[in-house]
Amino acid sequence: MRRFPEGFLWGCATASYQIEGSPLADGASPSIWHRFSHTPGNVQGGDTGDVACDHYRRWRDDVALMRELGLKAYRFSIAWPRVLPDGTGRVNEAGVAFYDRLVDALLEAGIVPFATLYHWDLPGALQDRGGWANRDVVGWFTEYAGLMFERLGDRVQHWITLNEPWCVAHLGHVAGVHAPGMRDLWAGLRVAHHLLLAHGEAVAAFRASRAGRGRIGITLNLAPQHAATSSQTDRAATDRADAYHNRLFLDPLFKGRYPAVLVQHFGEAWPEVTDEDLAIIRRPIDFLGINYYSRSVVADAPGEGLLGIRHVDTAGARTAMGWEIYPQGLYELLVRLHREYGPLPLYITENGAAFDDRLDASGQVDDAERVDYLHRHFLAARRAIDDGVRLEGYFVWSMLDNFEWALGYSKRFGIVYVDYPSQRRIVKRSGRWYRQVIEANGVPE
Ligand SMILES: CO[C@H](O)c1c[n+]2c([nH]1)[C@H](O)[C@@H](O)[C@H](O)[C@H]2CO
Repeated sequence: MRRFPEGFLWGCATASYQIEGSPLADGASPSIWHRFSHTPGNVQGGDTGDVACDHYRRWRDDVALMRELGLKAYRFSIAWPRVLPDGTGRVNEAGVAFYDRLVDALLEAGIVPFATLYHWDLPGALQDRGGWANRDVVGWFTEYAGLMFERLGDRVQHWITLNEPWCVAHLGHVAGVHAPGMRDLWAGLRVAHHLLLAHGEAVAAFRASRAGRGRIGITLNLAPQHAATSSQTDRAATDRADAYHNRLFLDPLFKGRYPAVLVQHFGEAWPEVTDEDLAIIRRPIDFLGINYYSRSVVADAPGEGLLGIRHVDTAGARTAMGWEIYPQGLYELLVRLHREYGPLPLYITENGAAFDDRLDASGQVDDAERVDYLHRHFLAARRAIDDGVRLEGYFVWSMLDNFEWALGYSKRFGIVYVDYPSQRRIVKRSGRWYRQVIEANGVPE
């Protein structure tokens, strides 16, 4: 049995737009994902978050389920449009009350709440004013963050400013496959910078707030980039990929500068960055959240795409998302972060897998593949701890099957199956297995 440190926080993660449903209930306003999913052609099957897992109404039963699973912690996100329908100014008390009740129920169940301020559901009213591409968003986000610190900071001790700024900037503003569906490199690079500025100002607001006794961090999606061959051109291509996918956020946050290779590569598209901006961005944080799913293998491809690279297929087994199952990449990433950007406390704020889960004749889900996936990744994390990494918690993505963005409900990541027509929750084999891991605080070798 490989035991984890005493007090290791085993949890699950979700996000507001992916599980709550009721997007316009009790005074909430439309988010950019409400608009995006209701725009035909954007989401597979025309799916939307209108119902999702109906968590906005079933939250009490879902917290009871978390307790049954033995979770030590639960990472959720707050829907900005519920609490500030116009994005700024007028507070919607009914929206705040939902998160008040949720936090109280979690504490009552002995579950540590981790609150993510932004998991992609920007108020549509702010998109109408330019959204993340408008530098004014820094003040809007700081106002929103300050309100949540004020209202929940007496009970929530762990705060994540942003979930995956890379996805917000690239998928939402360069590739256009996520809300708000823009395809504009100039905008995307400014969005990345404004996200980091907003993060930095929220950190200052946190330190000054009643929540300040707690911990604040940010969650980044990070993936090791491996060169397809040892050729100089493939190594240079891999450096560009690593800079864009990983260092674009890591370097300003922890080293106070953007990767020179990107500034050079993007040339005139690169935004104006001042020393004052960099000082705001690199304000010290208390932990780094890491969302890990797989690695990339990179080859030079002159003139192809944004970076002149292409991703090379590998022989390894894959999940239903087509992502290579590569647990050693988690070990490699954790050790790199510790050595190059640390040493600071780390949490795996997302790791998990989609597989083609089906109910069997007895109405159960025997997701042995997910058990194996998690087992191998837990062991990789444990190896990193052996090497000195200050890993303090692990949040499996996800507790429930849920709305998988542009793929709608076609992908199931949960350790609990959601039968959407009936909204029944059915704990999968992986959920029962995870409960044993948490109880033992460890996994078999
Ligand atoms: C390469 O995967 C990304 O890091 C990533 C994967 N995921 C995410 N980011 C998001 O944070 C979640 O909302 C997704 O539901 C989840 C599963 O797709």
